[in-house]
Amino acid sequence: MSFNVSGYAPAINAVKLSKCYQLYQHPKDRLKQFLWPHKWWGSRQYFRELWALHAIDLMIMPGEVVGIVGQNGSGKSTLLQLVCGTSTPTGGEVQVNGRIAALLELGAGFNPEFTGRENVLMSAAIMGLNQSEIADRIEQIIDFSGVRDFIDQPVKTYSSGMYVRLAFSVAINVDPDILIIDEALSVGDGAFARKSFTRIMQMRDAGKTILFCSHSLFQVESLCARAIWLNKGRIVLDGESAQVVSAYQSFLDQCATDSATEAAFADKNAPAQHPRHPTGSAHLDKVQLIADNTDTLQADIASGQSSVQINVSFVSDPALPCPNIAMTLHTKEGRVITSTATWEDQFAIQRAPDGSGQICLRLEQFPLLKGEYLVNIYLLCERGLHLYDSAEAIATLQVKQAGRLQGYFSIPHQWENNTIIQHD
Ligand SMILES: Nc1ncnc2c1ncn2[C@@H]1O[C@H](COP(=O)(O)OP(=O)(O)OP(=O)(O)O)[C@@H](O)[C@H]1O
Repeated sequence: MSFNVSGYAPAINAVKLSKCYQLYQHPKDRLKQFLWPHKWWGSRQYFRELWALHAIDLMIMPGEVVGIVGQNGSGKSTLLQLVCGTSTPTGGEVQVNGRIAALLELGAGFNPEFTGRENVLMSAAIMGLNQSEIADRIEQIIDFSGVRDFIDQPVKTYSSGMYVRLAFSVAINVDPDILIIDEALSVGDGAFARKSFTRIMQMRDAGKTILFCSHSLFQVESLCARAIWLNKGRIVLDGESAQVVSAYQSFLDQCATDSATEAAFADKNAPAQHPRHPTGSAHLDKVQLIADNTDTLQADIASGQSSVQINVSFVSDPALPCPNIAMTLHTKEGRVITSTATWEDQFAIQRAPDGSGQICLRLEQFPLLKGEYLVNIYLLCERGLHLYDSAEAIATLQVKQAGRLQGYFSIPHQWENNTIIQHD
């Protein structure tokens, strides 16, 4: 086991970690490769090589919360699978120090023929719990999952939601030292998603090591102090999450401008593809836009003059803390121009005893320059981390301007004359 200069053993230490997948065009090519594995005279290689990871060096210390970002196919899941030991490296090695629990493809480790209870026992044992630890925790795992009534049925009879709940419940109730999360935070339905998210936050606060892979840059930046940007199986940047997310965002903007891959757009929650995602125990009820006293979701705006008012109504479980609201303005290509959020402004939303609330966001002398902008509204938890609901591209602002200024917005400014004029 290696130690870094601080004297602590790393929680995860990958050295020159590589993974190559062999891609076969036809199933029979796999058999041919098996029968004639070596390049005999006249024989050939029946597969194509795909290097998903190229010699990655990565050291993660205990207690670090690290986000992994990158486009589809950049190697994120492959890296997580190698760390978890569900896949073997083609080159290099990875050492893991501590009990690991993984939320990879949820429920992927379950045997469909086994009952929920049998799968829990098996998964907990695989995650390293001994028999008495499993006996101590099984009730807690079943309770947390909320599928007690079906726990003795084979999981092949479960709905996908029930499957996910049970898998999630095992992973976050086995008291791991290292938690690996692959794009799983929005999983499950309302109350369960929130409960899971809260548990993950508790683990973070308790100093567990977390490796978190997500396309939600907002969540990566909110949860993780450090982030790693992977591209084509290589680490492009490893550092403070705000800095990494910002560099990756610029890269995605460039991809969008170059009308590059759909993947880039998926990363940026392109409005047309992502209408509404009610995922929590609170949801948006209504979004209304009033521009210069006209109630419209397709507004004509005069740059620097119009006043825009966005009214948002929501409904929430009154037993939960009051949610937060955020708004982003972005271009059709997905470039976020600006955003605002109640928690950033320390604005305390007031809601009725039944959990419903209405707030109004006012934008006076609308500062954006000419162009078409889309409005996204988000409803998030009290910490501004867990997303309950979103209304994406809910309104369009067509901004016109009088002069010829270029760019996205008018920066607050003043001109001054500093020439000293000598009067004879
Ligand atoms: N089991 C596999 N067999 C063959 N190729 C694979 C396999 N798993 C992944 N790949 C390929 O390896 C590359 C990296 O995939 P990986 O799933 O690690 O990327 P990712 O960054 O997690 O993508 P996403 O964001 O879409 O989940 C991709 O080109 C993918 O097609």
